[in-house]
Amino acid sequence: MSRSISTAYDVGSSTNIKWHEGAVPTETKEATMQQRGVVVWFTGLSGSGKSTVACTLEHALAESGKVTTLLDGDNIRHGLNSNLGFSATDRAENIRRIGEVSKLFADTGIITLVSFISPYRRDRDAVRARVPPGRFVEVFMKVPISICEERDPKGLYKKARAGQLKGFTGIDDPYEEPLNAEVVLEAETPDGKRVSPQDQAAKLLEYLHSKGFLSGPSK
Ligand SMILES: Nc1ncnc2c1ncn2[C@@H]1O[C@H](COP(=O)(O)OS(=O)(=O)O)[C@@H](OP(=O)(O)O)[C@H]1O
Ligand SMILES: Nc1ncnc2c1ncn2[C@@H]1O[C@H](COP(=O)(O)OP(=O)(O)O)[C@@H](O)[C@H]1O
Repeated sequence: MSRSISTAYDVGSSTNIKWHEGAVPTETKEATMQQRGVVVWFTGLSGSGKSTVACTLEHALAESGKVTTLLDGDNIRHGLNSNLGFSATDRAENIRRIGEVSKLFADTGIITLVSFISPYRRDRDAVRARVPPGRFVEVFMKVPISICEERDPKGLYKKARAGQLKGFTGIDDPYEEPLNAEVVLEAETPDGKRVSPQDQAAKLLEYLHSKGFLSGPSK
């Protein structure tokens, strides 16, 4: 029986340390919760709907008795990552740390929803590589910047356009679209109808169901 869904590890600059296997295997926890640990990674521009859809999905999962957690960029930057800014180096460290945290949650069998702009492909792919195969679900919020800017709930695009906020993603800082996201959520249908956050969350719920994350491990 597998002891843990995590096998790869990196000791970085630490020395004289040893990995201890958890006493209770991931599968036991998953059987108790009747679900499977997964990292559902939302990426997209500010205003693309990451937090809204992640939150809607989390409520839907809770209603069906699933154990979840939601890690959101704005919130995490108030605490764990409050020492990081928005340079490429700081964004990479932001994503690396939160990737590690999300891996720990998924390793406990928890459905882990992660909502960060995560603009660099390399940083997202590095998290994917740390999570066991099939347990990383990249969700690309494929929303044109024109719609994000029209929404602008925090007024940040306005500030960035006015030159009061430098290095804003999509304006004067890069966003690298995923090439092979497991799920792509668009704001409009091909015939121009707006898609609600509820519909977007429902699509994701269906995906998680189809991949077996909403039932316990097979015996
Ligand atoms: N320069 C710049 N660029 C992009 N975003 C900025 C910036 N400064 C502040 N903000 C606010 O920070 C939120 C994004 O934080 P993240 O941790 O998700 O960013 S990243 O993944 O490290 O790129 C983002 O929140 P969301 O709108 O929820 O995406 C913004 O509110
Ligand atoms: N599918 C949608 N249709 C219409 N408006 C949406 C949709 N998803 C999110 N929004 C709205 O867009 C704004 C930005 O959403 P938010 O979830 O904060 O984006 P992000 O976390 O990517 O910055 C919010 O005002 C939210 O209500």
